[in-house]
Amino acid sequence: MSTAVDASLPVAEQEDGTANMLGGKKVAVVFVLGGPGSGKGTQCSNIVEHFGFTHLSAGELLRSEIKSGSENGTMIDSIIKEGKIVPSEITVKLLQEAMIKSENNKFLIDGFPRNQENRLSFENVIKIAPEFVLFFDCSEEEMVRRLLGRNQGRADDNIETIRKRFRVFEESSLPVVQYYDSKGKVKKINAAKPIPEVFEDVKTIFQPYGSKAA
Ligand SMILES: Nc1ncnc2c1ncn2[C@@H]1O[C@H](COP(=O)(O)OP(=O)(O)O)[C@@H](O)[C@H]1O
Ligand SMILES: Nc1ccn([C@@H]2O[C@H](COP(=O)(O)OP(=O)(O)O)[C@@H](O)[C@H]2O)c(=O)n1
Ligand SMILES: [Mg+2]
Repeated sequence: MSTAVDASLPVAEQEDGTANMLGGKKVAVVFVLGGPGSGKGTQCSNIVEHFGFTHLSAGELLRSEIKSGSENGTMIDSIIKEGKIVPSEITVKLLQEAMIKSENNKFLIDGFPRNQENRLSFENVIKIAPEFVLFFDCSEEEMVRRLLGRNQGRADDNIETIRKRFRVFEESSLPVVQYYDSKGKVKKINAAKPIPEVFEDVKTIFQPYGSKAA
């Protein structure tokens, strides 16, 4: 689906004041973070539909890499089954390729950065500062309920791996949210509400990005 590049896009600048450029185009990136089952993918689909962003789920890109039978696939598969985090150079390369290949310049990067290594790798390799970080806040018991009902046939949606993923989220991912919060970049959403109500709050945040290009 081609979306005209929105040249009037409000785009964050690097700490050194340089604009966010990638593959010769100005890009706007929003990181979408939250625990497993907090509703990141669900809300990203709504944002795509209403605001014309392209949704890049780091997890989906990794699962496609497994399916492709690439040499990294086996390693990625075992890491995902352990609920751990794949080496950043793999994930960042997949994200960079997807953004350059896309005709869009507004990206929702879902489930990334999941640890400090992810964040630093993105900053050093892709050199783009996020507009902001959308953080979906939800209790573990609610997230467990949702994951066990997700029925997407995912190898990591079983209670043992879910518990491991929550530990990784607490130990490695939440500190990334706290890092961005210390820079005033986090927009926190109560994700425990029903899907439409959560999206009402999300819409308010995305208004400045205009509705989907006609
Ligand atoms: N606000 C919500 N209330 C109830 N169920 C939800 C809500 N948001 C998402 N879900 C469901 O919970 C599961 C996990 O949602 P998903 O968007 O895949 O979360 P994440 O990408 O954060 O893991 C899916 O089955 C989805 O339909
Ligand atoms: N930045 C990322 C994102 C996901 N992943 C791996 O992919 C798995 C699934 O990520 P996901 O975002 O699809 O999971 P959900 O939060 O949607 O349940 C994670 O548990 C990690 O094992 C990763 O290693 N690094
Ligand atoms: Mg997801």
